[in-house]
Amino acid sequence: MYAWAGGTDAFVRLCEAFYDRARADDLLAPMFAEMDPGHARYVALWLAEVFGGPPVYTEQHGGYAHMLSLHIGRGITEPQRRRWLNLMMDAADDAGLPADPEFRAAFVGYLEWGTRLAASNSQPGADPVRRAPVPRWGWGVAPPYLG
Ligand code: HEM
Repeated sequence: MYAWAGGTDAFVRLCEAFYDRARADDLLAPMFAEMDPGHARYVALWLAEVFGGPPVYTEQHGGYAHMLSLHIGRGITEPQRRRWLNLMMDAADDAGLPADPEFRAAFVGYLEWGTRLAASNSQPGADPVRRAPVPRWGWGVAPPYLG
């Protein structure tokens, strides 16, 4: 899926488009007001790794444990989670990610899974798994039909 999407550059375009939208969003802007200027790129490297790209987030940006630490205690609400997901799908269009049924189905599958975990791990008193590899997501049941 990493190669199908267009590699790291495609995920960087995606995340830049996402944060352009998030910074102007009533529910999300307050959460991202203090973010590190490199944030869009770091999330892009995470997503690139998840979808089969090189393990740059794991090797250079603290991997799963660092990602988790930035969600803990934030108390992400269901409306915020859903908005995050909606803006990421809008950003996929903005950034020209592949729009074929197979890619978008697998892509949204990961985002549904990941946003629900992020929201649940961010609740007060949550006790998430502290150490784990970056997940690796694939095409699932409907890979591209290549004849
Ligand atoms: C599939 C779902 C998600 C993924 C893959 C993801 C990924 C990440 C990653 C990799 C980071 C750390 C970036 C770094 O190394 O600096 C991060 C931070 C963060 N995430 Fe998420 N996230 C997800 C869902 C969410 C949701 C649903 C919210 C809130 C609605 C959220 C809010 C944040 C915030 C506020 C930070 C810290 C930003 C900063 O101040 O630097 N995330 N996320």
